[in-house]
Amino acid sequence: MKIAILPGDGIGPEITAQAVKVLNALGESFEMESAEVGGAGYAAHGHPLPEGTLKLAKEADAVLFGAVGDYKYDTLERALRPEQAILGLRRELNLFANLRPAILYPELAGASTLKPEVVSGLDILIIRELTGDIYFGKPRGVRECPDGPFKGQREGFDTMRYAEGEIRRIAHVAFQAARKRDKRVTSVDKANVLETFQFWRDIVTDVHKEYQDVALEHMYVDNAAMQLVRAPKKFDVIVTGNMFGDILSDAAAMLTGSIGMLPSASLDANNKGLYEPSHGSAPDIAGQGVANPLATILSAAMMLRFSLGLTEQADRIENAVKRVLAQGLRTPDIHEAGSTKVGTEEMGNAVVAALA
Ligand SMILES: NC(=O)C1=CN([C@@H]2O[C@H](COP(=O)(O)OP(=O)(O)OC[C@H]3O[C@@H](n4cnc5c(N)ncnc54)[C@H](O)[C@@H]3O)[C@@H](O)[C@H]2O)C=CC1
Ligand SMILES: CC(C)CC(=O)C(=O)O
Ligand SMILES: [Mg+2]
Repeated sequence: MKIAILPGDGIGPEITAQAVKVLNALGESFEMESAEVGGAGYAAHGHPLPEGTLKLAKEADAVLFGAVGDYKYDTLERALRPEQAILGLRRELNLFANLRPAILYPELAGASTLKPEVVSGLDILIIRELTGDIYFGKPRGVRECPDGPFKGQREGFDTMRYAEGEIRRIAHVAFQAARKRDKRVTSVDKANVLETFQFWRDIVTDVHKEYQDVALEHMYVDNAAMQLVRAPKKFDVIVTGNMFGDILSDAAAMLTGSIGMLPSASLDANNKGLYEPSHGSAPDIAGQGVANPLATILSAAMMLRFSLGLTEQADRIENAVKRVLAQGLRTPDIHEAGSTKVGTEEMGNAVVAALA
């Protein structure tokens, strides 16, 4: 089984190294090959998604991705910015379904900024459509404003759009996932304002006819943001578009104690996938050896489960993470009084040691 390892920028290489260490400790014979991506790809090959990196990602059975982005590249023309690498991979590999499970490990109830009684027992699944919406819609750019009070001035514009088939396939993913859980789906939209999301609501409602054993509710995104911090445990599966899912999943991350705890799987129609933490490259802490590697390690576990069919090995990793948390080991982002503060590498080593 071949795994493409794309560490990227900022904390990407530090956290990916820990996940690779854990994978190597499982006793399987994975073939792993690394390549530059993001700012590292631009620095080495003049492009954030070099041809060789894309080829490797396409050939591999699964991709383990760190993170991309660095403020020093923010003034590059957009096509050359590091973030284009992850957007390009999602598009090129047709990774339309992004699964972000927000689970609160009981030991971290005190690490969340929310009261323990609000978050304890939290287990929700955010399903974010990943290859459509305003992140990919065209036309986009800066042009002369054609009308209105600012006519003649420059204006920035993007295009929000969803094709029926795009909505249908992500809705199927959500209903099928709900069937394996508590059988409840909340579809999050902005149907009261946006044509795109009234259409989204209509199509999700239509797909639901095939899943009458699953309860469906619709919720506007502003309310969903509020409910996520008011009563997050009321959710089971949340399905939403690319941009709303991006924003809501960062908010949900804090319910789990830290964004350093939130893994993700980005899947195509055949469960081939790219696995990455839900956070970015965290340039503010890069190189300090303090980043939490658990979201990346848990993403590697999702890779074993969803793309490589190694369910028992995935369980081993997830159980090892539970053990290190029970041992009281904490990176600074989840540290609280009474726990033992460790760095990125120590945390990775502890997970390896805890593999049963
Ligand atoms: N998939 C990707 O590669 C993503 C890339 N980005 C890029 O990352 C760069 C930084 O973006 P930000 O908005 O600052 O988001 P970010 O997620 O990188 O960081 C936000 C905050 O969370 C902290 N944080 C993130 N991951 C952490 C971890 N594992 N352990 C401890 N603390 C952690 C950071 O230190 C920072 O204070 C930008 O260039 C952005 O475009 C952002 C999100 C996703
Ligand atoms: C480049 C961004 C779209 C990445 C991001 O924020 C995410 O996938 O969560
Ligand atoms: Mg994001």
